[in-house]
Amino acid sequence: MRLGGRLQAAIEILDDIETRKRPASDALKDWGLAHRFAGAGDRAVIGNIVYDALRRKLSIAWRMDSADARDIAYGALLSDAEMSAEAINAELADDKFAPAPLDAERLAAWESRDLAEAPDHIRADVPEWCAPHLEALFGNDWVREGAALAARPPVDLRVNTLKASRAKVLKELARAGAAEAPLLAGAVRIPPLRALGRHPNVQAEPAFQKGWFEVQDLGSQIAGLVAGAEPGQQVLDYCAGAGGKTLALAAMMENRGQIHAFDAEKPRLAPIFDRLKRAGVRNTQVHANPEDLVQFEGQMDIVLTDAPCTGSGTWRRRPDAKWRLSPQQLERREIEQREVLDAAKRYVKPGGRLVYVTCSLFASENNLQVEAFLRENPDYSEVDAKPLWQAAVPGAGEIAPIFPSHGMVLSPERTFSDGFFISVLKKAG
Ligand SMILES: C[S@@+](CC[C@H](N)C(=O)[O-])C[C@H]1O[C@@H](n2cnc3c(N)ncnc32)[C@H](O)[C@@H]1O
Repeated sequence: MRLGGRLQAAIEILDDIETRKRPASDALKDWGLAHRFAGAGDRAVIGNIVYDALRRKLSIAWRMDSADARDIAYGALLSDAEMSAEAINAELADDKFAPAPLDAERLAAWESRDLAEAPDHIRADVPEWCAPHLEALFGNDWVREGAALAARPPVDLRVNTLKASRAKVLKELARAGAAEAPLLAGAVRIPPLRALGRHPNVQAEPAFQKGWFEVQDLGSQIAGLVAGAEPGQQVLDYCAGAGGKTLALAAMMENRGQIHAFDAEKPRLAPIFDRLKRAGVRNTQVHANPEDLVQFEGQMDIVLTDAPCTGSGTWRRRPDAKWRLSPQQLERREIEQREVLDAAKRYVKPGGRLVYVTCSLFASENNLQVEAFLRENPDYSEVDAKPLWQAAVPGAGEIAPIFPSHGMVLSPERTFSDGFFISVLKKAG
């Protein structure tokens, strides 16, 4: 396929996402199934245009003076894909599969409008109702932080120290553009895509099959480190899901002690078994039945609650979720978070730690949840977040998260990662 056909496909998929309010990954998958002639290169470029357009939907629409899917897709080519209007027109000129050309009026708007004059939530590319939430956390920096959540993300890898070193992984993935990640000695980063490039499929690499690394955002790796699991401890990963943090904890514990990985939704645990095997983890038991956990009440050195959340810190990677999120969903997540904290606390031993993590940047899911928990549970106290950060990320230098009450907040602007909130609470001994 040439650019014209790919662009037309991206426009149809954007329309599908908008009208049926469905996840981008589903819409892309369905398009791929219905167009089997399209190769991997076609699908990658179409996916790039769709994701770029979704990340910057509001700012592109404002500059184009149009919210039409076609104009947004053209805007994505003009911005993240780094193409000039002349280059786009030249590529599309004799392509019978291309959409109608970029309208002269739209192009004039694009070239004359200065985004600096747009309303704040448009510059930040976030739904207007989310603005107060981000402002509450970031103050005057909130627009910059929102815009950073609309940029292309890198691919981060966590080196599995049970099997490999960073040097080994870097050597193996040199051709994929892998480099040292910032902040963490055990992390590797493949920088964000440029133009219409394509990320290598690192999971097809022999080094991945051998369990040398996992795909995991830097922020998620830091959350695991801040949890502070040590060899020999008893740890409950209460919202283990597919096990991203379980694997990180197992490596920190050098396969010694015991991890219990639980999730209330059994299907979410499905990938964990293969991942544990590939990573060479031997100290983890997986539990789908809450009754299994009764025996662990009051026994755990650490209980990690990587709670269900809006995912507002991961909008770089799932920009469609940004536009689907509603205040009602936020309320539901807050209720679930209270339930998770309330249930998880009973497994912490006296003197043990309850670690609360979200990939959200909304105070109501983060420090306000912890504040309410501490009010209702006077046997818990907050562990000062600054020394926790310094211990987990000793080479950070001037780079630091935000320290709101009761924890730390990572963000693309502050810590070059997805957005995360991490809070560590100690139970009286
Ligand atoms: C953010 S995800 C976990 C991601 C995982 N820890 C990782 O690092 O890959 C949150 C998980 O919490 C689970 N969950 C939701 N409500 C729960 C509850 N009441 N008890 C336990 N797990 C719950 C969800 O099924 C989901 O898998």
